[in-house]
Amino acid sequence: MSNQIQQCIIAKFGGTSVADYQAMYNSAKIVANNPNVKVVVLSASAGITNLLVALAEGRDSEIRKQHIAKIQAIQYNILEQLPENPILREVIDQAISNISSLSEAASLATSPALTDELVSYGELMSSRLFVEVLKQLDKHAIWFDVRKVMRTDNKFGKATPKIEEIKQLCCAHIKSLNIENIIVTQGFIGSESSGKTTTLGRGGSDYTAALLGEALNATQIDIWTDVAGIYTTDPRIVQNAKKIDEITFAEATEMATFGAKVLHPATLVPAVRSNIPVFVGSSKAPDKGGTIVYNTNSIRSELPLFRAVALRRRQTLLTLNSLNMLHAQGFLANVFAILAKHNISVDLVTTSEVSVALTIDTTGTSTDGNSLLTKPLLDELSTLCCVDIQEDLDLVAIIGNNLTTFKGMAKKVFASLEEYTIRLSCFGASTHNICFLVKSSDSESIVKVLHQSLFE
Ligand SMILES: Nc1ncnc2c1ncn2[C@@H]1O[C@H](COP(=O)(O)OP(=O)(O)O)[C@@H](O)[C@H]1O
Ligand SMILES: N[C@@H](CC(=O)OP(=O)(O)O)C(=O)O
Repeated sequence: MSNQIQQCIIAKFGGTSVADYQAMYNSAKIVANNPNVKVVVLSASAGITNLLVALAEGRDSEIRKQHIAKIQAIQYNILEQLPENPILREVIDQAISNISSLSEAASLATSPALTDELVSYGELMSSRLFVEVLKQLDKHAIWFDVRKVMRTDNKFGKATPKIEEIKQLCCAHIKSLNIENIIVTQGFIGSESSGKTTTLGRGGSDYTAALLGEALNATQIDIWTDVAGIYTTDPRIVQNAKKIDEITFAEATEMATFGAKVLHPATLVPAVRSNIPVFVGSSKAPDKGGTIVYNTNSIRSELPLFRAVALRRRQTLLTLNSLNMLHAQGFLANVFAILAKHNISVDLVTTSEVSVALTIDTTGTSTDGNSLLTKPLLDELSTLCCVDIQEDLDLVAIIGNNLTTFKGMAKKVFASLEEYTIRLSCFGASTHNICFLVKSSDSESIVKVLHQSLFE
């Protein structure tokens, strides 16, 4: 790829867009119809990562057999609708055989590195199959192992990309490739300096697309999924949710951070840094249009006060209580140092005289989603204070613009929530959001009530 290219689009297709042959075919048609798409980033076929994560947690031989049979069936269904290709069949069979050996190893002893190695096969297989679907459409496509360029640290399960190294490696390995070929590669996976496979955390393929977009000076990053853009709330929860045609980076970042799964929270970081517009659309219905995310200056319409309602499930609330906090200095610094040491990022914080409550992000590549809240972390915190953990909570966030300058906020928002218990609320740190921590059993109805009051 040379620097003379005027248009370079990175197109990412999520799990549902490569779930089966028809979904892959729809996605491949989008690529084939747009000569500006130079790099395709793929997730694993829907359902496969969950099966692989379960295998990585160590399962007995009967369950392993069942899971592997399911994985094989999903991939064979696609393979068998392609023209007979013994080499591709061998590649898939080899991947299944590796999954089987790694799962057996995981049943003896699990490890984060082994988990990442195992789950990487989802993306490795879907990308192999997709190359052949593109070839069926007479497109020249080459398979590229993203681990050659997606350099990360060694925090297996949620590795941090090394931006400068990725740029250099992309220059060396991708920019030199023949631009006539569409490069098909994997989202979500990377490698640390000694070559071991890492992952960027669940849903991380969007992030891969943005990182490659930044490294390759892309003109746009297209995220193709199962909804026709970003909506005023999750359309699976509120059927009346409205599509947003254009949205600023700041608003979309808030939405992603507070749970709008349509974008991985880190996706917009490279896009903002390098000012690359991000498009979100449906691979099943590309003619329905989508949402374009870009900087505030590009937005044609006026920014609304209320933009969206987001829901982030399975939150953990830590309440730390200690008389040592009273008129003392450094207590919070110590707490945050311990959390940082254990790779925990803190989302919301409220404090009182002797206690601090915080919600923490514990997601990594695991099925329970709480793998980062470990005993060593809790033991260390307990040396400073009493630790109370509360689960079964969700975070509901109202996203908007200049919210802190709006006079009637309390009445407008709290009046519609009078039926519900609110465990914690946060407002004021950002002009873009107001957040509530609520019981998981109430969260969907709270989203519905808020959406109705603010958008319907
Ligand atoms: N505000 C929102 N707008 C659109 N979709 C949303 C929103 N909030 C949550 N979602 C959910 O995000 C899903 C798409 O994300 P995801 O399942 O990760 O897709 P993919 O597998 O394509 O990456 C949608 O099906 C939808 O339920
Ligand atoms: N396959 C990975 C990465 C990913 O981004 O998937 P999706 O695009 O389907 O959310 C996961 O399930 O986490």
